[in-house]
Amino acid sequence: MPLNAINVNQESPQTILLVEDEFAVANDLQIILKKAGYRVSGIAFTVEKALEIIHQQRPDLVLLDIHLKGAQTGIDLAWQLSKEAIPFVYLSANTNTSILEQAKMTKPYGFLVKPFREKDVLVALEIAHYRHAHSIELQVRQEQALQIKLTDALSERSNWEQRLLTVARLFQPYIPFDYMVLGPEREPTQNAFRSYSFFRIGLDDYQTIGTNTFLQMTSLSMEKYQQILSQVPYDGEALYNGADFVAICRQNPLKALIAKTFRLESNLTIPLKTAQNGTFYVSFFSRQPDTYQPNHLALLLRMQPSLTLTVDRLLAFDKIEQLSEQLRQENTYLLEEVKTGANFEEIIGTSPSLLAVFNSIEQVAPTDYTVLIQGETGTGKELIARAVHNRSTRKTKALIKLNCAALPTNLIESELFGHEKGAFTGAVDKRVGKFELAHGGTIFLDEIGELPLELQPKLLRVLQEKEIERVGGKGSIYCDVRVIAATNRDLHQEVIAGRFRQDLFYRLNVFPINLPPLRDRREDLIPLANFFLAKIAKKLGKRLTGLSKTSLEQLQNYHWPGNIRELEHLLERAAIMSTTPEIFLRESLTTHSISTPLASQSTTFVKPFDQAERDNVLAALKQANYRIRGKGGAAELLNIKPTTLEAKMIRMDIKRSKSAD
Ligand SMILES: Nc1ncnc2c1ncn2[C@@H]1O[C@H](COP(=O)(O)OP(=O)(O)OP(=O)(O)O)[C@@H](O)[C@H]1O
Repeated sequence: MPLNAINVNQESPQTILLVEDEFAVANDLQIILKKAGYRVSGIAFTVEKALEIIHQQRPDLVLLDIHLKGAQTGIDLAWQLSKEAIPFVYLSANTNTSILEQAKMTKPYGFLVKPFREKDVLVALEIAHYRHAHSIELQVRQEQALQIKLTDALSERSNWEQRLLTVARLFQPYIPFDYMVLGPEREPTQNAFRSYSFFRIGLDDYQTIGTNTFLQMTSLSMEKYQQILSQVPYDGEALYNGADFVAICRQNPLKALIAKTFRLESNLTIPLKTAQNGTFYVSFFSRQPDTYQPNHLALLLRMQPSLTLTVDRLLAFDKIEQLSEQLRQENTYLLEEVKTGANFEEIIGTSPSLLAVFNSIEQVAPTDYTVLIQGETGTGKELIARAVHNRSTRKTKALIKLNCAALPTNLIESELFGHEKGAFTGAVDKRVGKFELAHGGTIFLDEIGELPLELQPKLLRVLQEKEIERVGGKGSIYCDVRVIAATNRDLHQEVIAGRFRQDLFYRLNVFPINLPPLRDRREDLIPLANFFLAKIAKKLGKRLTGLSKTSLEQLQNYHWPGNIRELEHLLERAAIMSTTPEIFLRESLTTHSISTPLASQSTTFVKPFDQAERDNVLAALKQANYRIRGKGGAAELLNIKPTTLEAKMIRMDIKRSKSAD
């Protein structure tokens, strides 16, 4: 019954139903009541008749005898009346203690013992009315308090899980539960929000059961769980006790699973239609088979509008948090990019071959042409890419970098194009790909030669159509991105070997820039060495005046397989070791390069390229005592980035037999 249908201020109940099978008594009562101004809605001799009258016209109060004609007693009817919140007063001659005990359990508003006086009846009715009105007033106040507290739960500066726990706690005094589920009907693919369950483990203690914990407790895989969720039928507002609960569990595999896992025997559920047209369930479970009564459901229905509002606002807060987290991530990424960004002036060198490269940069930068930078490892390809971006009209937008060699194949696609939430196992949140991040700016695809063949058509499509599709996404997203790619492989050779698509090669090779190796521009060596020494001196806080004459000669005579990166690392090592401002190279410039022994191998013994590369990686790992990073690590010996080496190791299925990093 809706609360506002009860007039709590009325002076006396207007209509009274008499349930009495002794006609004389019923008649006497009718006369007394009418004289006192009440209206008698009917006289029923049986429970069935009483229910019939109640359904036609709801009385304000029922006077009922315990012993009645028919199979059911007044106590049976009393249980029905309390479910429907109709107050009642017993009227009986029976003083048997067991019957009295049973009657007391139904919480009557009064008890009249036959024979009764007129005055007793009228006083009993007055008291019953007062108590009933008072209890309604109390209920109204309690519900108002609950609504206020639900609204307060919104302003909690806590996460989604904590807020839902607060909501669960608030309900416990009103609707007892051992397990409560709050969450969207489908998760995690179709809704951005996770559902949480709260398992009562103490008076006010709850264990939060998130999706992962639930999967662990039920030993289910995510796939199986998703499958179960897809079989869950729509559940309207309902209560299930005892046999009803057993029956609903047969239809609803999720309820059955929850019931089995937490030994639950009754359930009360209400769906809320959220503003985003989703369904959000509030579901209570109890270990008792008869916990939920119509008054609980009635309370929930009365609370439905404010609950829906609460959930809508919680969802909105969560969405805002997610969006700002995404922005934070993108911002951090961009800031890092900016911090590490170098400008044109930091490219050291005046050799004719490098000046030719500068010319190319000047020419191509203002256009939107795709640039392909080719050169050995460590020759400064990334620096050139930045210079092109910094001199283009896109310079105020981001330069986003992706190293195609540093990621396992299955992640590159989502790194490049992003993914929708739930697109694959582990895609817990939506992710914006690098192409989207680079919108309006430039994307730098380093080590493009390592891009797996199966992804090459997708990249080709972006270059041709300027559209990307997120993994698991439904539509295309327009991306205005300039592409700069770099490789230390001979891409043309890769095409011939069938490892790189010809059509993609032509798309990328619109404006090639070839960076000469350091050994072919020896005039840049000394300026580069001085530049690095100044940088290192600043970093180490040491005074360094330069390299000794013999050291300079050593540099000039070396063939620099690792190019400028190798030079930089060598000088860093020497500066750290040096005890004087003038630096003397102590290490032999052939020893730390593993290329030398390979180069000195018999030229008649030629290994396939892949095998040679694998052997080289293994040799470097061994020489570095299986250390990848840092000074003297395998990455440095190979003159490649540690992340690149790690990706190569995964691809070649090389495991580190010792962990020294
Ligand atoms: N001309 C240059 N002037 C100053 N520093 C340079 C120059 N060329 C390269 N460097 C420095 O040498 C290091 C290696 O350069 P970079 O990472 O650009 O090489 P890369 O060709 O992209 O290497 P990889 O093929 O391994 O990706 C960087 O620290 C870079 O700043």
